[in-house]
Amino acid sequence: MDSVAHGYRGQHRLFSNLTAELLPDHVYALVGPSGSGKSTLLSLLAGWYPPLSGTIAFEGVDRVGWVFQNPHGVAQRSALDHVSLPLQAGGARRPAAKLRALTLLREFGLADVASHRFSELSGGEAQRLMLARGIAAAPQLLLVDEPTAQLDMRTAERVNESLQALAHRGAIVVVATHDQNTRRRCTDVLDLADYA
Ligand SMILES: Nc1ncnc2c1ncn2[C@@H]1O[C@H](COP(=O)(O)OP(=O)(O)OP(=O)(O)O)[C@@H](O)[C@H]1O
Repeated sequence: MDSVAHGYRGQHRLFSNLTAELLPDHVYALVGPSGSGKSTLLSLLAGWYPPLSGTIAFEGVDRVGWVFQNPHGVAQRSALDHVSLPLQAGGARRPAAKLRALTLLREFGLADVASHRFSELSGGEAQRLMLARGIAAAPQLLLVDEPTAQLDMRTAERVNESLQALAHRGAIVVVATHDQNTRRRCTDVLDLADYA
């Protein structure tokens, strides 16, 4: 990111002069007060729209994944399918994909609801499922918005560990968060208050 600035039409700039290099094997905590533009910056990194000024360039990143606050799943499909399908899309055979998916679901405390339909999951379960799916897709860049907001401490800790594990496999992970524990678990902090 080089001299990136953004703001919405008719509003002041949310942030400007944002220059940073994001590296594989790192988990970045994207922090800043409510409304400072964390979700906006994630959208820019996802390539959904260009920044008002400055440039965002990627090297060696073909697969970008994102897990945003409102979980969108397929109502009739099982939790297990949501995680095993991206694994199969990545080349795994069905039985292997299911086994790996089950392991991921267990990591996220979702083993008991593996066969439940997406429409039957609670808000917190659906959010964790989207994270498990995001990780299963093995993106090189994963963008996550408030992953631990609705979770108890133990589950939040598991989520943080899974994000670290993905980074250790060579991914760049960016996590917008207000959670101090999550922030402490990240390798780096990007504070939008520094670019207001
Ligand atoms: N599509 C949009 N059009 C116009 N204004 C927007 C749009 N999206 C966000 N905003 C405004 O931009 C500001 C930053 O929003 P954003 O969601 O990026 O902040 P945030 O730091 O993620 O906030 P929070 O911590 O509360 O989730 C807010 O004032 C918001 O109302």
